[in-house]
Amino acid sequence: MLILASQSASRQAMLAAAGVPFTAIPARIDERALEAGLGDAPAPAIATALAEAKAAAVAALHPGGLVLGSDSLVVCAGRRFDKPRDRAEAAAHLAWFSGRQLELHSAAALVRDGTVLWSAASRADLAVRSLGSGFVDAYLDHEWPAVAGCVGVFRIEGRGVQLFETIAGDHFTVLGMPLLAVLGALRGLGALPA
Ligand SMILES: Nc1nc2c(ncn2[C@@H]2O[C@H](COP(=O)(O)OP(=O)(O)OP(=O)(O)O)[C@@H](O)[C@H]2O)c(=O)[nH]1
Repeated sequence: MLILASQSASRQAMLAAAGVPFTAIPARIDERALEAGLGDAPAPAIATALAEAKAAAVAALHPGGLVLGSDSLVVCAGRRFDKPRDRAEAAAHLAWFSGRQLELHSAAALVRDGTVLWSAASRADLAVRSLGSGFVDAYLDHEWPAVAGCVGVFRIEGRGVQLFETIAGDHFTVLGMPLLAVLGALRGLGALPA
């Protein structure tokens, strides 16, 4: 059975809805330390490295297991963003995003016994409308702390959709994992019926 190295409800829901049997085992890694070590690497490379590290960390504890790791990050006007640590930071993220373009990079990797069998990254582009300060407060009154676990401070399937003028890219990438590519890789490895 596939192991999903993730505590992300969104990633677990995607796999469950797709009918992929899996067990979720969170990866215990220091994402921020890993990210810091990657410096100014391009966002897709950072997301891919984090996805591989999460999968490898869980694969090391489950010899022979096929482990899927995933990571998402946001780039906006030259700054990289991870999940907000508190409501004030969430408000600061939204203030920076207002009126700007968000790049949402989601990556995934499959690892078995220390070998990265496959990895890929995808990108979605989201145009954030100019957000009134009254809107941000009311939005966070509803969405905090639910969005504490969401890079970009939004759940697109919820009120997060109110942040955007346009969205270009794969829906699953926005939710946090390039699911279509993951399914193709699982079929290629014989882990899903072709
Ligand atoms: N529900 C929802 N979650 C989102 C959305 N956009 C991003 N996310 C989540 O934001 C989180 C990005 O943070 P990561 O550090 O990649 O992952 P995580 O939540 O720490 O979970 P791990 O996989 O255990 O690392 C993921 O859980 C994504 O699923 C969205 O529109 N809706």
